[in-house]
Amino acid sequence: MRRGSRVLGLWLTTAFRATPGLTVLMGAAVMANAAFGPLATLGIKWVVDAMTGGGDPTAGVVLLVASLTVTLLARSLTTPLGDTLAERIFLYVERDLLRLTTAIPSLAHHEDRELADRISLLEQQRRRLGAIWQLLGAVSAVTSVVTVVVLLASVHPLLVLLLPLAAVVAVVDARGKQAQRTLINSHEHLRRLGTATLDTLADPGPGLEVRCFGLAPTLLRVASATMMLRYWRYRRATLRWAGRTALAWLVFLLGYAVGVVWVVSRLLAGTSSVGDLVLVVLIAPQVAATAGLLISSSRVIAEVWDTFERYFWLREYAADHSWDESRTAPPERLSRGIELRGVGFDYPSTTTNGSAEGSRHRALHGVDLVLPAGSTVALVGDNGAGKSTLVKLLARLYDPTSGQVLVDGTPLTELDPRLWRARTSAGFQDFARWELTAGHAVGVGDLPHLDDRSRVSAASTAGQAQDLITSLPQTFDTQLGAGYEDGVGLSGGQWQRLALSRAFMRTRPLLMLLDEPTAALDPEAEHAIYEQYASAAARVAAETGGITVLVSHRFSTVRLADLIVVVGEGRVLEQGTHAELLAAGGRYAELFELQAHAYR
Ligand SMILES: Nc1ncnc2c1ncn2[C@@H]1O[C@H](COP(=O)(O)OP(=O)(O)OP(=O)(O)O)[C@@H](O)[C@H]1O
Repeated sequence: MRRGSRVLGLWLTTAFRATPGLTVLMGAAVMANAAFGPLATLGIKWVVDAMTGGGDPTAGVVLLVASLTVTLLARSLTTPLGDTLAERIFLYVERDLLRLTTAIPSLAHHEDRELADRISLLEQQRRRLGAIWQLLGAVSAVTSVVTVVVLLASVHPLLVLLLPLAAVVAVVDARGKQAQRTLINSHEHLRRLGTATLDTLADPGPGLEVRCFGLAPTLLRVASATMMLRYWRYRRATLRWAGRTALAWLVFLLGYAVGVVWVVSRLLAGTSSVGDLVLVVLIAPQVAATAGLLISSSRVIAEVWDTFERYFWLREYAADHSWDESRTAPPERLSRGIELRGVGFDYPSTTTNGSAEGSRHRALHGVDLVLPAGSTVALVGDNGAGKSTLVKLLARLYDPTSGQVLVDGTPLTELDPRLWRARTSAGFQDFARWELTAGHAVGVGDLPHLDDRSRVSAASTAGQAQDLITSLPQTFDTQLGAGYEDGVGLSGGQWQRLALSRAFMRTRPLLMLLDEPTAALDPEAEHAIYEQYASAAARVAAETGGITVLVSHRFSTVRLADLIVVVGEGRVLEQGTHAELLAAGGRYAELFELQAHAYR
């Protein structure tokens, strides 16, 4: 109940926050239309009664003209006002949704299936959030109901029974729609799967593999089977809904016919006037219209309510997951380093058997590890060992499920995530391809210095992108991306050089994370990059006690690290320097020997 009133409050205040003046004007127009519409029928009754009874028709004429004037004016306003209002609210909400999702510092909401479904539904239905006038429509339906009840009761109270019949139609209709909505919501994962499969076909990225492996017909079959499964269930629910509503309408029309026949018999018996009969006959479309209004507004309201509930949920989720309680600023420089103490982690979406009931899959188990200040630490291990997961926990893209990460003794969960990330530099294997100017594609690595040309140039040199940028037609000012008129398309390795340069934009990081950032580079470029890393790491270590964490499968690079950590199945298997680990003859020695053998 309390939640319901808060959702309603959000609905009302959203329109007011977006555009108060328009909202009030729209409310007045809708209400005037609802109240004055049925009064015109009363005016006609008064005129007919005056004419047949020899009275003065002036009052009836005045009521009729006044009602028609107000309703026509109000009606001519509601559509343009409603459209403008909806557009304004939509723009407001669109910005708010992006603000909310981008303000959540963790990645969990993208990866937990239930959360991702909710957000995806909200994004699809966000236009509904502009439908304030549907709420006003409901208020106006109630106003119409009151007016129609008063008019019918003025002829005979029994005639008011026509309205409950109309209400039955509304209820049957709303329940049918509710069943359809529940079905849509519970099948969102099928829609997402189908759309993602189709997107894969349309996307030029995977296009190469799709063609080489002849995957298109199979992917199309999978996508359409997924979509069709959802469609058949949707169709069955819709047909059932339509059939039940038609039946309810038949019952209403039967009741209405009985009512009219009854008033005719009262007229013949002299207990009702001709005006009464005219009123009952004319009010029929209004009872039907009121019922229709009730139906459509209850239906739309239920839909909009659903969407507002999701909007409300997202606002609460964003507020609960904003990590606002983490307010401590990171230290200016690291003196001890970063310690992982009993760190365990489960990804939000994963279960061992793929079902919601299955136990969660552990990516890390009780990791104890010290990354000394000023050191370069290499993480090695098999695919899926947990290296990238460790890197993500260090960047605080997630919080550990158990244990904690300590930065110079302070839990990372207490550090302000924005300030911590501002002191973190990162280069990832899955880098972004920013289709900006070349200078900005590097500069976004440190937004406050986006246009600092000397900083951007130095970062480009360190990231081995300087030659690439000078070869571009307008060097740093060249638009990237073949889709633009003067845009330049780049190769995978060239994009990666820009991504690497971004990692060098921040000059005083406490933590530099390099998660296989050179996979697309030729060996010469990779060698040069690691020399740059080594000198950047040495400078950072001297200036801030910063730590460089490097994930790599190439032992020629790994062996240079101060500390090598071998990760396997989510645990630290062994750690030490290259020489120590070789002497120990464990997993590292085995992997090193394998790679050295392959190169011999
Ligand atoms: N986003 C995710 N959602 C669910 N599970 C994930 C996700 N990312 C990784 N995992 C799982 O967590 C485990 C550790 O993965 P991680 O990416 O840390 O391995 P890695 O050592 O970096 O592997 P690689 O060398 O292949 O990059 C794997 O079993 C993987 O399936």
